[in-house]
Amino acid sequence: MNSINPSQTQAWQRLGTLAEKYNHLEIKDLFKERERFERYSLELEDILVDFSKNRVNDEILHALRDLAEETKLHSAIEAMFTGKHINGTENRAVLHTALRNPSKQSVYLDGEDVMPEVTAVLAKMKSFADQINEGKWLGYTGKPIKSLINIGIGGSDLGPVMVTEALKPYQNPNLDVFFVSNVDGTHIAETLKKVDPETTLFFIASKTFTTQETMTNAHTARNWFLENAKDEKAVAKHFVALSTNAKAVEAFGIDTQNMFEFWDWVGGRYSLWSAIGLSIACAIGFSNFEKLLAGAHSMDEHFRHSQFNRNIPVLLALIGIWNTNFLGATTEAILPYDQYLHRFAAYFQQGNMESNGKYVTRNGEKVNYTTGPVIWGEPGTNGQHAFYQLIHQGTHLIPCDFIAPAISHNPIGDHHQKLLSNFFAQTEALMNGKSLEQVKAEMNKAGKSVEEIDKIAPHRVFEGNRPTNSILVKKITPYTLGQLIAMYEHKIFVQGVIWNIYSFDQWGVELGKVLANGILPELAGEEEVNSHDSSTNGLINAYKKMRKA
Ligand SMILES: O=P(O)(O)OC[C@H]1O[C@H](O)[C@H](O)[C@@H](O)[C@@H]1O
Repeated sequence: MNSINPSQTQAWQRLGTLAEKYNHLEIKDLFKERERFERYSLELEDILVDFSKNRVNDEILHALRDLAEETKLHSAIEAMFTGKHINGTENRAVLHTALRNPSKQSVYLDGEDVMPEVTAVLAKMKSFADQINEGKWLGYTGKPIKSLINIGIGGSDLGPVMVTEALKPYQNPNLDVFFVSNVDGTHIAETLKKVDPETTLFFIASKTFTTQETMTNAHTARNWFLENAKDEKAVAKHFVALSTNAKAVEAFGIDTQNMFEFWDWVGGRYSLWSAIGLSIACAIGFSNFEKLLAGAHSMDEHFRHSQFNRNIPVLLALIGIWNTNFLGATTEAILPYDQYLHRFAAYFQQGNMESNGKYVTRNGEKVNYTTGPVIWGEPGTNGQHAFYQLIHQGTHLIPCDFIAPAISHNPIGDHHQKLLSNFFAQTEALMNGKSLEQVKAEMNKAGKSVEEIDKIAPHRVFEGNRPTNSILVKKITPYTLGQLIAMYEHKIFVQGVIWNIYSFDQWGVELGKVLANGILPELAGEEEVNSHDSSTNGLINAYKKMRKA
């Protein structure tokens, strides 16, 4: 991919000028144009994305699209879909889109079609998931599997957790699904208390099969299992591996027959579509897993072929760049009004922050502009009673994505209408705010004294003009969830292209890992440690004293 400094483009300069010119732009005033909602919202099948409540007008959007052109977004999109090595620091292609390519049309990587391998692993996953679901895969005492435990971390955990939680209504009721990620022994200990070795299947999910946390948990699981089964041969019925590293899988003692492969061109945080998704496929059944892939594919097609002014991921990315680089936002909240999506923001915390949390350009220089925002969020309405105060009246500008399904999986009484009334009210309130005059008039009407009005009214003022996107989905199904995930994946990709950074490596997580490996042997024994700064030495030595008690 080319290295183009976005801040050197004409569009960037123009956007800077527009930011000054429209310094006082009020979102609510933009709605004087009656067609704004129609013009500033897009639909793809059962998903409606309304980006009208942003501080943007046609001139700004135009300049943002020019920025995409000047930074060669078109050719970057094609480079990704056609297997070019766009992950420059690891010299790898980025082809998660090939994993969800139902037409099986060839996708070439260095002259070789990857689709036959993709199709073969999917067929193996289907056969396995079917056996689990039909109760035909039997444990070492001949009983069907009842509990699935995925052991993985980062991209080998967050995707499967998020999706199985989001699609709980589709889950096979005969199966319990657990996820163990933390190296803290509590995570595996508490999980193993809930399961029976005779009916438990472990997925050891790790792209590299070397990750400390996952390997430690996997060995603990294996020991626990063997204490009960007392027969090494039984391991084959209870442990499968999801990995790119066949040698390490074999060395761990998992038969490669029980290995579900994927490839280095699948980034960890983009891997739920690959063999890493086997726990999902088992939990919700393979046909639902296929629908998830099909949904993602529909977003891929939309993204690859739609013009930028009708392209949902491109527009979300461009508006994000406007908020970040021209309005000074440093964070974005993802707020799903759906309890099943309670891990959605956590999932895109990795997706976004590990991808675009970079300060070095594709040229190896330090950027002179802001890159990836801090991503966070919780389901509505819980968030409203916790942190929305700061979104409404704090000093930070926090652009928010509000996501809600029109149809609930649990239509009990008026719960869903109440939930959705909050979903609609919040973006309206964030836009309109409440002026001092309004507050005073209200208080006056309520019979408050002039003194009280003067004292309290300023605290009840909302500036408003807080930007939001609303994403309304007919229903959260495997298909629409696939679309939503792919939508955010492509948004992240577009922003990485424009920011001129490599979105598919993650060197930033290495340093801490290396240092932890250095410290681990120092924690053995009673000897005082002196090899670090005085704070680190002091902490380690205090720990050694404390643990004696
Ligand atoms: O799948 P694994 O190789 O075990 O890697 C698990 C995770 O660990 C790493 O530290 C990376 O930061 C993540 O991108 C990755 O998803």
